[in-house]
Amino acid sequence: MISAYTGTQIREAEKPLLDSGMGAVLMQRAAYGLAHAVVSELRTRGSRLYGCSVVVLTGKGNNGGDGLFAAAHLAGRGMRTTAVLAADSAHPDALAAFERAGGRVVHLTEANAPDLAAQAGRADVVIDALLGTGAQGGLRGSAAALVSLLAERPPRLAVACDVPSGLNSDTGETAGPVLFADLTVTFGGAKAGLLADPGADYAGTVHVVPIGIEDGLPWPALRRLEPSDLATLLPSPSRRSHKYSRGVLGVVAGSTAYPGAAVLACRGALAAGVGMVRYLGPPDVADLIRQSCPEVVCSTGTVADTHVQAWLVGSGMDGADDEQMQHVRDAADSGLPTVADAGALPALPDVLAPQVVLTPHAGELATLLQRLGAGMDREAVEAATLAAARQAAGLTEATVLLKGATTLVASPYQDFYSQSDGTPWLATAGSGDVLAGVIGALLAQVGSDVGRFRAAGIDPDERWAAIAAMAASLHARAGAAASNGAPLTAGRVAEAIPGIWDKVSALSNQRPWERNSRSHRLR
Ligand SMILES: NC(=O)C1=CN([C@@H]2O[C@H](COP(=O)(O)OP(=O)(O)OC[C@H]3O[C@@H](n4cnc5c(N)ncnc54)[C@H](OP(=O)(O)O)[C@@H]3O)[C@@H](O)[C@H]2O)[C@@H](O)CC1
Ligand SMILES: [K+]
Repeated sequence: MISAYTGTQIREAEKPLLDSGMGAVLMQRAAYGLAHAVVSELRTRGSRLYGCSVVVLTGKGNNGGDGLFAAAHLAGRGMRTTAVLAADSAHPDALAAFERAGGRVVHLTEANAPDLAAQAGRADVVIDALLGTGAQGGLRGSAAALVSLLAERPPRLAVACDVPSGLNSDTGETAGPVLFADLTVTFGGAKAGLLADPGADYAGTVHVVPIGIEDGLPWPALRRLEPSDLATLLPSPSRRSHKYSRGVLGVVAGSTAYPGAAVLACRGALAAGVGMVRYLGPPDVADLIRQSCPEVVCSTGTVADTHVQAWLVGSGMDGADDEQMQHVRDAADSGLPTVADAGALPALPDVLAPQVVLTPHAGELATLLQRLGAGMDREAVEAATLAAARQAAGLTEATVLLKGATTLVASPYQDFYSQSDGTPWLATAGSGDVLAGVIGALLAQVGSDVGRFRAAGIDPDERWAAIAAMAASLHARAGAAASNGAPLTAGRVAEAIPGIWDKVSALSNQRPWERNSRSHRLR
């Protein structure tokens, strides 16, 4: 499991070491890690090191200090280094080390910003060390002007020191211009803001450099499940399992206008190992399900007399269908774990429970938040995904899965997951219906298995968020595998799920050192 922290948490963990005079040592570790990551990236790209041009954009604080010391290391390897000082002062020891190593220093002004931006755009590497965890707001003045210009003609390799400058390391929110990084080298622990949109858009590949503060880190602000976690958490049937003991999922979904949503939800659920799917819904949708998924048992009863372990409600539903909407409310009220997708969201009471997993995209989350009195439109949700998902979970007391390039899962208690295992090709009609099916299938199979989560270090009360994150990861990995860089249809995502399940489950038979769980590269 990858843990991520707010910049504030990282600074608190650093404090005892800084108080004991270890600040310079921490900075050397950070700077060495940054320089090493730049060298590795250049080698991976087949670029030469000697004579390579490096521009380090330098702020007045310790982030600039990291950048200057790193550039001094790179100058020592024969690279042509230039520091652009964006403030009146720079970290004195780092600047001295940089100059001793032969680095060139230029001072940024309003007047020379266009020239320096052009120069940086032609460099082999730009290191963005303007602002780190000590930033208050975004880039200002000539630094903002330079980065805006540079964004128009980006360098071959942009490397962010700790965080892309102008990005809030706690929240992933941006203020003013931010340079898109190909690689972010971050110190002491991943920052939460790098693993949530829009921050993740700017961060590129995230590389974590340990600097010796790790033992002092608190409970993470955010976590990300890795394949080895899926291997531990996914169920597998025992020899004497039967379809009922493996979990039965009730599905209330689809409408005459969108019958395919119900089919895809059922296909997602069946692909994700549920023992049985029972469908409750309009006869024409049931007919289509019988043709497409003969494994599904279609009936016409009520929620109360349908014996299941979990419910899936809402995909492709018609809000005007009173009977279906009653099923939605009954399922959410049943006390059983329930995934509530799309059409179910407007029909639910404001306050729910943690075992209810809501699966909005940004627009649906904005509508939900507005209904609950929190004034966020779609744009505001997209600009602050962490805060929006957290607020929705707090207000509804449900588990909230916010779909997007990075999918976030907020528990109403504390835990928070960020999964980014997919491909942009997953943004296709029906993809969300398959995801709802996968979530429902996992709720039905492992929702009551508290021991499974306790053994994995997950508080059983927080398991609903973990289940939603497992589903998001499975679904995204299946999408990436099925797409392989090419267009994708939702049905193929469902088809790819068993293959991904098999692949990650195989990891549980491997020895710890054979798994890919502790990579320091997050993406
Ligand atoms: N502590 C350590 O030993 C270690 C720290 N590490 C590194 O240090 C980084 C944190 O360093 P930091 O605390 O110096 O903050 P950082 O972000 O570099 O500078 C901000 C300074 O700039 C200013 N400023 C603020 N906002 C601004 C704005 N919008 N626009 C313009 N200026 C602005 C503000 O000064 P002020 O204006 O308030 O005088 C503030 O002092 C961290 O990300 C990591 O890279 C690692 O090396 C490990 C060891
Ligand atoms: K930075």
